[in-house]
This record gives sequence, structure tokens and C-alpha cells, in this order.
Amino acid sequence: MRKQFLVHLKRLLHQGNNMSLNEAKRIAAYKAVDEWIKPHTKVVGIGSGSTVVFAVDRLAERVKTEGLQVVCIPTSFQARQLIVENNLTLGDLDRFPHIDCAIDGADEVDSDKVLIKGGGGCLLQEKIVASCAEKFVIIADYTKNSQKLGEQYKKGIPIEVVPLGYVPIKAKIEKVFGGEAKLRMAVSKAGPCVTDNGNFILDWHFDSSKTFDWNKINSELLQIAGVVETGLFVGMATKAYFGMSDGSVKEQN
Ligand SMILES: O=C(CO)[C@H](O)[C@H](O)COP(=O)(O)O
Repeated sequence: MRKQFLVHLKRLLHQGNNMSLNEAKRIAAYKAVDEWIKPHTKVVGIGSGSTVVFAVDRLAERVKTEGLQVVCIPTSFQARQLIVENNLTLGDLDRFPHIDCAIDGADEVDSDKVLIKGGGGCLLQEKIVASCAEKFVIIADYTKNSQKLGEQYKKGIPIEVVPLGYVPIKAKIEKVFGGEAKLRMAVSKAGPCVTDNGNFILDWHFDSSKTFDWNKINSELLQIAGVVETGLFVGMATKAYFGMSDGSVKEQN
């Protein structure tokens, strides 16, 4: 009991000013892992971002205490590191093309469970892993929960593109769909952000007062030569868990 209290206290002190947001991420992640990773679950997709860190914590804890035997498939270099650092079993899609359940974060989730992903630049591998998963479960804090895309997330829709084509691709996106497609710049490195796959990211800032058919937009974006993938995840999420500021977890089916 005392030990649990000290662990909780340490977590609160460590979280500092971000306490409530981090706690919201943690409770969503823990609930999702507890509800979706069962003793018979064999292959788990591990998403990317700050919320997934809590999911991996919980998974590692359960592997230790319950002896779960799961193989983890990463969606990014960050996810791979998390798996290794937590002594979980690392797998790949060559050997495990069928994933029982993938757990990932999101930048925004609308009322139809359409997602914006790729704020951390990992959208391509995230979409591949999600597409191989029987169940795709989203974990997020309350700031990601919205009715309509663009209501909460103001950084645009990430679009991964082949570097040599980014100028004409940007021009085409802006001509066909309006808004502005901004080349994402790196932090702590001069020049553009380069993804784990060696590509660039255009963040498409759309007019959020308009209503879009996201399935159609996604397909049309993918038709542009040089667009590798979009951060629009349409009809993919099984369920979303949002950690709320009052300590509850909101579930969206
Ligand atoms: O799509 C992603 C990375 O490409 C992340 O899942 C998304 O950005 C959410 O991250 P966080 O959990 O840090 O809010």
C-alpha cells in the first residue's frame, strides 16, 4: 500500500505542470491495455507518441506479473525503442503479419472515429500496422476528443511525401483542396523534418469551417504521385479511450 502511494507520488512530482494531461493519458492507456490485451493475445501493435509510453508501461507490468506472452510490432523507431527498453519481445510484420490488437495515440478523433494521426511524424508505419490489426484501439487525453476534425487540432493533416516531389505536391494540394500545405520543419536540426522512412511531411491546413468527406479526401490525396500516405485514418479505429480531466475515462465505440 505504502509502496503504491510512493510510486503514485513520484509520478505526480515527475509530471510537474503537465500532471493532469499526463494523468489523462495514463488512465486511458491503462484501461485500454487492461481491456484489450487478454491472456490469449499473441501479437500487439505498438503505436507512437507520448500516450503510448503509458500503454507500454502497463503492458510490461502485466507481462511481468501475469506472464503474458506477447510479441510487439513497432510503428516507429520510438516504438521499437520503447519495446526494447521495457524488455518486451520485438517482432516484425514479416514474421507476424496478423496483429491481434494495435494500440496507438491520435492527434484528434471526431464523432465518427475518423482520426488525424502523424503529429509525431509516424503516420506511414502506424497506418500499415493498424491495417494489419484485427482491433485498432486509440488512447488519448481529453484534448483530442472532438465532433469535427480541426476543432481541436490546429496543426493540419500530416501527409508524408517523397522529398523530390514536395513542391509540386504542395501546389497540387493547395489548388485542389484549398488551404495551405506547409513543409514540416525539424526541431534541433536545420531543414525539414525527415520521417523514419526518409520522407518529408506536408501539414495540410484546411478550412475547418467547411465540411469534408474525409474518405474521399484521403483517396484523392493518395492519387497524387509522390504522396506516400496521409494521416487521415478513416473507418479504421475499433474504439477510442479518452482520459478526462476529472479522472474518468470516456469510451467511444
Ligand atoms: O500519430 C502519432 C505519431 O505519428 C501519435 O499517435 C499522435 O501524434 C499522438 O501523440 P501523443 O500521444 O503524444 O499525443
